[in-house]
Amino acid sequence: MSDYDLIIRNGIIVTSDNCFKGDIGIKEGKIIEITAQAPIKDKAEKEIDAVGYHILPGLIDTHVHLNEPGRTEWEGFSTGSKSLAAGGVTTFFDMPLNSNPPTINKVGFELKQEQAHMKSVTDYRLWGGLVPENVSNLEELHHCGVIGFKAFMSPSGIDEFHHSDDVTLFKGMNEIARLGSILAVHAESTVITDQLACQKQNEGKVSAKDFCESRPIISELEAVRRVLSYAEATGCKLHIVHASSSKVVKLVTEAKQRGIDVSVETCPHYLSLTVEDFTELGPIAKCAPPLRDTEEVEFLWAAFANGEIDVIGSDHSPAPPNMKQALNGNLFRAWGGISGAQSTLSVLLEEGYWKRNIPLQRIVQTVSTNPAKRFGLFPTKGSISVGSDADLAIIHLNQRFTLKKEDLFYRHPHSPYIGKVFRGKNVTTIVKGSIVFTDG
Ligand SMILES: NC(=O)NC(NC(N)=O)C(=O)[O-]
Ligand SMILES: [Zn+2]
Ligand SMILES: [Zn+2]
Repeated sequence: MSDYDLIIRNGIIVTSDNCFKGDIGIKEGKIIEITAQAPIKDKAEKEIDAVGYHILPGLIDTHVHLNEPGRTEWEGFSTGSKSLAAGGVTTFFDMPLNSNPPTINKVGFELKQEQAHMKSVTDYRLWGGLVPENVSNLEELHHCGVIGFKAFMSPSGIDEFHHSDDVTLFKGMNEIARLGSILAVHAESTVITDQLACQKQNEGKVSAKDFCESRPIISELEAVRRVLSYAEATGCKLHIVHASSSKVVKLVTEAKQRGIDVSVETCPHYLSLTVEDFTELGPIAKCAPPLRDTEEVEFLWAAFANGEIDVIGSDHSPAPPNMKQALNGNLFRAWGGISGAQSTLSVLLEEGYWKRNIPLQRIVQTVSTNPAKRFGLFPTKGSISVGSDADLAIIHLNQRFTLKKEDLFYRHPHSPYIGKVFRGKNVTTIVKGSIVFTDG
């Protein structure tokens, strides 16, 4: 009997602060040995020859909407998790909406947990929601084991998940601080976006550009400033999701310097697509906050390079194709949400590593180590070290490929990235020592 279930040999092991050639020995789902100088002497049942491949800690996608139960025709744990696995993700955090019921109390949590447990091919955690109706349910959700809470400051697009008015936000944050948990916030100002959207549509201005102009950066800045003040007043840990602009990131950096416990996420689409792409691609590239211009994309990369962006989440928010259409060319009336579950690493490698010289370690920090640290999973997750879960993504850094519709594992295989050429492909994904994806 071998001491190992699996040995991965001669790969280039990339962690948040290191890069070296070595072997990884795995037993019962855990990493039990890492050697850099000499090979592991023992043999295992199963061995992977990783010469020429890079081995990353599996990605932790902090932001996906898999919509089960209740909107399984949009997505589901089976298709969604397979697609994440194909992209090198080994753990995802599912948002409390657009499932129905949403995860806003114990009953909703348990219904979702049951489905996720049965169907997910990767590890996962569930977000709980904060809505005006459920401040008194936050404690039971916390005891269910939610990874944190999520609130919207502007309408979510889903009837059963109301956005939080300021009083709800403040009360909820007091409670979340008491529980020692964390609040993730979709921060756009309802006042600003509602007024501008009304104005635009009344004037018949309904193009992609008009939609983007109806949700300007200032509306994110206003909401972020407000919720930062509440974090300061309540002591609640805060996480700003899907910042579309480096100006939002700067606000967070300044708040950190003042001692506020806050982190910030952005998404691959804000680092790779622009208003012009949205105009060309149509509703497939519609999201909120919306895509920005080329200059903003570059500023966001500068913030990424600096280490000011804590976390990358895909914000995979899928919908059936008929909802990703603009009736009469009205872009205000298509579903807002980009399907990107499978493309996070591809975008970061192509646009970051290859085009902008971003070190692999920085990428590993934002997709794996920082999320694990921020949400209390480190070092079990987010690291390649003895004792940590054997959650790994084996990638072929030089492999060039064109993304095709047939490559996508999620339910409705549309994506703004179809037809794009990427360098760097995830070829094998391992979750707790089991291979859950191999290319081909
Ligand atoms: N209900 C949603 O899934 N909304 C999502 N939609 C986007 N981002 O366009 C989100 O994260 O806000
Ligand atoms: Zn959002
Ligand atoms: Zn989202």
